[in-house]
Amino acid sequence: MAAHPPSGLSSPPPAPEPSPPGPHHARGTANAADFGVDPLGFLTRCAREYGDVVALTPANVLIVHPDDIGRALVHRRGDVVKISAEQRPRGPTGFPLAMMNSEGASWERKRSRLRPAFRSDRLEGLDTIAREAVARTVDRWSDGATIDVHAEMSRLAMHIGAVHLAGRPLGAEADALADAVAAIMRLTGSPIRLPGWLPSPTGIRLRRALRALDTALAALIEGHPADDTVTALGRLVAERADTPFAEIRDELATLLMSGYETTADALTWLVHGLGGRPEADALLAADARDHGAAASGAGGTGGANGPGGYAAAAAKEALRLYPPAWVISRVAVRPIELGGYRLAAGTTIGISQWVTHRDERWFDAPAEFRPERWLRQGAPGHRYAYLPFGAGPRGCLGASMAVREIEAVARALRSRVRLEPVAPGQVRPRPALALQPCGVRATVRRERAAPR
Ligand code: HEM
Repeated sequence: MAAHPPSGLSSPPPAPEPSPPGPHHARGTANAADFGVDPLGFLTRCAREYGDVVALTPANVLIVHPDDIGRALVHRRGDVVKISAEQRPRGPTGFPLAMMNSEGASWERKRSRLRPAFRSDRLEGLDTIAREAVARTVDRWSDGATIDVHAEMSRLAMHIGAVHLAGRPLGAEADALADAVAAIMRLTGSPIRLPGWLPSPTGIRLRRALRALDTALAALIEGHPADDTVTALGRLVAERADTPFAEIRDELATLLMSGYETTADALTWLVHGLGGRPEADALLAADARDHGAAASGAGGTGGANGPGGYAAAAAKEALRLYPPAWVISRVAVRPIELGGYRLAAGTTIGISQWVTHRDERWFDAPAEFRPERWLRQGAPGHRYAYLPFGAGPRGCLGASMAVREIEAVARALRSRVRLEPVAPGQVRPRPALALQPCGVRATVRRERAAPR
């Protein structure tokens, strides 16, 4: 058979690949402006109006259907990367040497170095750290006081994360870390992103905060005992002789940051969700009592609602309705077919947990906070319709830690206080690097005879 058709009889040139539909005919500037004003609303409208594959620009596509999400993150993962070659020198928000911002063999090496510090046998200790931290926090609150829930949950998550990851609470380093995270959130939450070199107040604040963080982390690393092989920091310090200091610093910074803001956001959203559903809140209180009784040997079922009990269901639901990681992306390194479209190499593929978690094809009454959906059905209608921690090999390293921490804090808090919502109608999500809750306030009502 001839390798080529005889001249004169050549077949017509292949039809151009159809491109996915999208708003403003995928005109980048118009869509960037709409995205900047209201990212969550914009992505939701795109999915509703244009379907499961939406072109936001010719090189940026949003995928919505869990089949395609599974393909991009798991089944065809070799066709995509998380960090493109252009992004790699700096990392999306700095810390280019961290595992989170690495690819290929370097990523694999860094991930296996950290894996033992996140093993499930380390999670028991997390319960105790969380219970003690909650007890100290609640002791500071007086009955009837109004608290800023996000500020309180941030302090808690910072403390618990640091003790679990570095073996001790942070001192002055805590302020440096909180300032750096706040500066990154301000920068990434701003509808207008000026180039990094332009001297904007936000950029200046970020650079100053990162310099202070650098100094604080250096002190933390230098002062860490060499005999710790258990915590994440211990494992990093143990490799100091063969690892550049900057790599240890970048790794520690991203771990502390990921363990802190996302978990604080999830806890705050959980308090907000329960505030709007008193009957769910009462079930959590019962679960907390039951768990407390089982732990102290005074009876209790140890979770009448299945593994993890009601606290687990409530945590899952908070992560569904208000996913701290509300959007993630991949870059195609070769053409990839998604939703019937062949996307060219170089295309950025966006996946929005906010959009897919609120899709009524996979969740009944998706806009409602209903922890019981996880008790009845146990799982969503599609494996990749629920991905608060991503999916596949680049899924969240700290997922088990985060889930355990959220459940432990929820139970410990609820066994001692009821948090009555204050002006819940004013609460707004702020989509920055994480989905921050704004305006969540609560009045503290102490439970009588609360167990310590
Ligand atoms: C509620 C809390 C958390 C949420 C919602 C969350 C979410 C995520 C998501 C969605 C990813 C995948 C990103 C992608 O595929 O592009 C991720 C990755 C990651 N997370 Fe988390 N995370 C949380 C807590 C934590 C904690 C506690 C730690 C560690 C202390 C952590 C460490 C990491 C790391 C190191 C990666 C990068 C993994 C890799 O690139 O291989 N996260 N997280």
